[in-house]
Amino acid sequence: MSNKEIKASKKKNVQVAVRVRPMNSGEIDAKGRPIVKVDYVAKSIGLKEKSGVKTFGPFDRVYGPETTQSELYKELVTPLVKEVMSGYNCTIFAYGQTGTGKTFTMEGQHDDSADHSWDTDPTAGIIPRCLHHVFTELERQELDEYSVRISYVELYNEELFDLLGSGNYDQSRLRIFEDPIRKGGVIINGMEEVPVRNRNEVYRLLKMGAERRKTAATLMNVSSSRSHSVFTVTVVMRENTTTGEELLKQGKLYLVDLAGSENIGRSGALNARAREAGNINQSLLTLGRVITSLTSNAPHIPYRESKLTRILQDSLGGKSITTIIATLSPCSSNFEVCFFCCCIFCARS
Ligand SMILES: Nc1ncnc2c1ncn2[C@@H]1O[C@H](COP(=O)(O)OP(=O)(O)OP(=O)(O)O)[C@@H](O)[C@H]1O
Repeated sequence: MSNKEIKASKKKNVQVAVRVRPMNSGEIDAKGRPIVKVDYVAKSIGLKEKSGVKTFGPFDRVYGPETTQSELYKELVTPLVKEVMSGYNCTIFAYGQTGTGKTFTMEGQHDDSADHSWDTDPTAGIIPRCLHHVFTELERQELDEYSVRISYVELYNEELFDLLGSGNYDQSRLRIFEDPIRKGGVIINGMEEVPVRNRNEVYRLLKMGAERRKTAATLMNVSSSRSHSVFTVTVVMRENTTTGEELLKQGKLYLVDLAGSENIGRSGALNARAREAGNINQSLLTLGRVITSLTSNAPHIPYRESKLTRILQDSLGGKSITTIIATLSPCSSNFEVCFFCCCIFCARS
């Protein structure tokens, strides 16, 4: 493969989608009309300004306020689950300002008192839908043997916590080590990787992790918008080929809900808040640099510059596929749109 071809194939491995959420009542009162417009034909986003409409894109996909959770899943995530079932690693990031719909997109909402179960709930997000999909595929393929494991961690202030750990939140602090066997790999010491046998077990763990994240945020007086969460599904499949050989495949799906991007460039913060904003800056900017380096086929990828990219190192390089869902409110500020277009996604042009 020539350098040009390698570069082209790497570029395809990173795709960017933009999702604009519906306006909420506060925004309608305050602003009157949305300032962000979705152009489905050009796959671009228009930002209304006094001087006219500024256009950003094209992106790989654009989704407007009317897009349902199920439509987004079918179009964007279904192909990735197929890759995972073929033994590849894939990562989905939700990136955007606080309140733009990152958690809604990744986790969704679920009301236990409602008539719906997790898998039929129209508001369920990517994580429960993925797991439902993985189990459906495993059952359909009638494999000789398979296993599914999940882990769920949170990164706050460059400290890693286990959302599926058994002790209290503070005791579930995790440490990252270099893998002595796999060059460039990392080991997260003590992280629970829970084997799950069916959908119901998954939903219980997902709920437990989400509750733990909320409780920890309250205890530490920290909003979830200031931490990153990484939910990982590992699928191992064994099948016997027609020639009698044993085929073992392992695919991993990393689902990442990033800290609110408004922290980038935040100035004037003091003490603890300044450290927190600095760490979020560092991790989001390093993530941008890692993606830029991967898409431009740079000889050095700066994974080691933040814990977020260190723990995602396995999932970002090589043949893996990375999808970034940038979430926007219909009234997002100009700065935000400029930032995400210029700093992270222009890496692909
Ligand atoms: N596509 C959507 N359709 C309907 N409601 C949405 C959508 N996206 C977001 N919302 C609603 O908007 C609000 C904010 O969403 P959410 O909490 O997911 O934002 P966030 O980006 O994760 O914020 P934070 O960074 O503070 O965690 C929630 O009430 C959510 O239900």
